[in-house]
Amino acid sequence: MSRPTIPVIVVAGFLGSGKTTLLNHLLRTADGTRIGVLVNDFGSINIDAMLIAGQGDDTVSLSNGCMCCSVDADGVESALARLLRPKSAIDAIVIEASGIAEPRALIRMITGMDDPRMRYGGLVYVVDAATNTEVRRRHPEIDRHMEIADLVVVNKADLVADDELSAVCDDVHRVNDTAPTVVTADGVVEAAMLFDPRPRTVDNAARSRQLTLDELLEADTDQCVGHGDGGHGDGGHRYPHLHDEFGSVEFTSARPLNPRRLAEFLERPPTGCYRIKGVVAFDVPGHRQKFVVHAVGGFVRVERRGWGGEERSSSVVVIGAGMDRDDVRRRLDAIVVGAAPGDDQPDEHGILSITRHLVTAH
Ligand SMILES: Nc1nc2c(ncn2[C@@H]2O[C@H](COP(=O)(O)OP(=O)(O)OP(=O)(O)O)[C@@H](O)[C@H]2O)c(=O)[nH]1
Repeated sequence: MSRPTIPVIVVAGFLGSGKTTLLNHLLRTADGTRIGVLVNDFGSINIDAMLIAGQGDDTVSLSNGCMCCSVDADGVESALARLLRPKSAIDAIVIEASGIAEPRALIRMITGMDDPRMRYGGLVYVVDAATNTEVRRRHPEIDRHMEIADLVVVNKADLVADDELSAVCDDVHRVNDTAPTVVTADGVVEAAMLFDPRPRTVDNAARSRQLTLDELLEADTDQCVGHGDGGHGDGGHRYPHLHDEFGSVEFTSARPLNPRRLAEFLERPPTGCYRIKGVVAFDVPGHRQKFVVHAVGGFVRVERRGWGGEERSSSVVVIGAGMDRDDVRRRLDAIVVGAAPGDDQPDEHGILSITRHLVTAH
């Protein structure tokens, strides 16, 4: 008997909604299913891939048999082809779209590949329950992403009260009344929900505003899969793109960072900044591990991990709209130990301003 076709699932959602967290949960609980992951991140420093696989680029085999590669828009097709090779023995492929990608373009590319070994397995849309109302107000165009989802994951339920959570779910249903909605914290979604998505039928497409695949393929002229500044295709957009207004500032340092100044940066991010993520190193006795830092709309979260064989260095990506990039860069440069006169000594108390945001790593 021939091998079953491999579902290719797209995980999308606004910046910081919890896509990587959900993917990590899937990989941790894969339980014999071999999952291939493509991370289509924003910007050239691929923090998401670093967080998933522990290193920066190319394909990485994980110990549980899963594979992870980081790709830009142009690399998706060849990376998919690589994962589809029989020797990869992959059961399912999940593509994490960058937080500002147009999932339609990605879906169109997948369905356009016309490879008998794979099939489009649906769009999982991750919503940040704590920021959804504000994000939709500021970026109404994201409803167009949510409306074509096959499954909506309302994540970060732990951050909101019950009535707020119901209001978010109601909003989701108004935008997409056919996709099942799963309410979660920390992206805890059953793998079975992703690998066996509800089939699209003429019936359920007709019942709602959810588009059929044919409509998707024909009706849309968008060309781009967001990656980096101005990474557009040949234009012709009929809708505003999230990444038309978003930009990122990337920063790396071989020298350790000052924890107190980093905490100030995370807690009081530059104007226009929406999302900060990074892997950072401090030169503070007892705290020389790898620190993974996140800030999303004012929430700071820090995890501590081992470096493994990696070189100790810091990479930070700051994403936002209308940011003064030079100012952001100046502020980032000022975080490096030695940037200010007299601060070459490790700041042992300053580390508390970082560790107070620590969450237990899974
Ligand atoms: N409190 C809380 N925090 C969460 C939850 N899920 C994710 N986070 C945190 O939210 C931050 C962003 O999560 P990610 O999984 O990196 O989000 P993402 O969608 O991959 O982010 P981008 O790739 O930047 O778009 C991290 O600090 C996560 O630890 C949740 O359910 N509750």
